[in-house]
Amino acid sequence: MKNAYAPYSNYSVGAALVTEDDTVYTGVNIENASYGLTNCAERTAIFKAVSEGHTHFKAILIVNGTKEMSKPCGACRQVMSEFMGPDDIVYLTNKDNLNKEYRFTEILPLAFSDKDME
Ligand SMILES: O=c1ccn([C@H]2C[C@H](O)[C@@H](CO)O2)c(=O)[nH]1
Ligand SMILES: [Zn+2]
Repeated sequence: MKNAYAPYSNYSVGAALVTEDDTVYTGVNIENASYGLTNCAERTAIFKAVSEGHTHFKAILIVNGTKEMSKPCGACRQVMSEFMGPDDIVYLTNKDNLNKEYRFTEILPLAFSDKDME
């Protein structure tokens, strides 16, 4: 989270995921003067992992520097659904390490997937 590049929102986010073979990848949010090009911390971690050959994650943790629990945006939930199963774990935390634990399907019920196109 200390490496977040968030000069526009001043809202720093960090993410850490664990792959099936217990490799950890971290990510931070990376903002842009053209706001829509911002990449969230979760997607940074996911894209780092996928680009190194990992496409199944058993858990992801998201942390931010406020007292409010982190909540991944809709775009990140959809990207997570590509690489996480319904029972994989999502830890949502805050600056005080409040740790709320969810199954993936709880944070994205009715996810659209490749199965919908068969
Ligand atoms: O779960 C979240 C929510 C927001 N952000 C980032 C995007 C942007 O840089 C800033 C404000 O939306 O926080 C994340 O990285 N992850
Ligand atoms: Zn997001």
